[in-house]
Amino acid sequence: MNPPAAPEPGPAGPPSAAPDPDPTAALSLRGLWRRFGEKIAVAGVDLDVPAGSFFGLVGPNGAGKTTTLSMATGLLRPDFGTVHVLGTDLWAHPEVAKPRLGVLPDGLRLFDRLTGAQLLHYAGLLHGLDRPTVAARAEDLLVAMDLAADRDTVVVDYSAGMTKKISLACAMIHAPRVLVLDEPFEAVDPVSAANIRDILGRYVDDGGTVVVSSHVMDLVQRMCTHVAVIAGGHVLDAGTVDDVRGGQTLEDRFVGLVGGRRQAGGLAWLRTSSD
Ligand SMILES: Nc1ncnc2c1ncn2[C@@H]1O[C@H](COP(=O)(O)OP(=O)(O)OP(=O)(O)O)[C@@H](O)[C@H]1O
Repeated sequence: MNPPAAPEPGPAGPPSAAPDPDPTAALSLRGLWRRFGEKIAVAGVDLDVPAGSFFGLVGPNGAGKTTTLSMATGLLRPDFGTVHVLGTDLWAHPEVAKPRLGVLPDGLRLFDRLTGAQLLHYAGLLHGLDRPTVAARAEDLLVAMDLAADRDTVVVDYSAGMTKKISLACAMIHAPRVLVLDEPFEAVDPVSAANIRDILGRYVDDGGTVVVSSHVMDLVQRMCTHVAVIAGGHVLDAGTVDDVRGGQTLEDRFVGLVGGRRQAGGLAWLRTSSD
């Protein structure tokens, strides 16, 4: 028997029970929906990211985090739903909304035959900055990311962590008001990660908004003011970190919400020596 067909959204899109978009929010997502063939990756996400918050997006593998962030930043067109960036409809007015965003996408190809310094200059010029401003900011960012010694190395020869750091620098060079970072600490060494956390913390203290997706609950609990737990394309809970974890660790709350822990009884063959 064939599996049941995935529900078809109506012509106006799936209904969203949430109120109108919040014009004060850094990001206000309403009824976001995206399917790939039969797979519904994001099934009606309503989410407000308060301006000035350090917002964590957590969820198991395949939950829909990257798809949600791609739609929220103008990289992937939603099937249904809206995205407002500080009150502006991103998909209706990208020329207003996009310059407010700095984006670290997951897995997007870079112009990796450029050196780190060239890539950063290129990103700054593409954002319309003048050359002296680009030069000064690029220098600051290379130092902040511990990449000054590797500025003239082509990015294709960077390690995974170095590539992550130069991509993060590219996301920041135009001093956006909202930073949306997909897995910013993945593959980054502990010292660089601490430096990046400091930079992001200061950015939020100065009024910026940061959204990060992460699988590291402890990091999100320590670093973020707000969190959303997403699974199966739905938001299961969202709010301040303290409200969401409700006296437990964020990790315990996450496992309680998402489930999926298995007893260690399986894979018996793995414990059997073959010699
Ligand atoms: N381009 C695509 N084509 C087909 N299916 C896709 C595509 N992009 C995502 N998906 C599917 O959509 C679902 C959500 O994927 P997504 O990458 O958004 O999850 P995620 O929460 O970011 O996962 P992870 O934590 O593993 O990075 C998954 O089932 C994935 O296989």
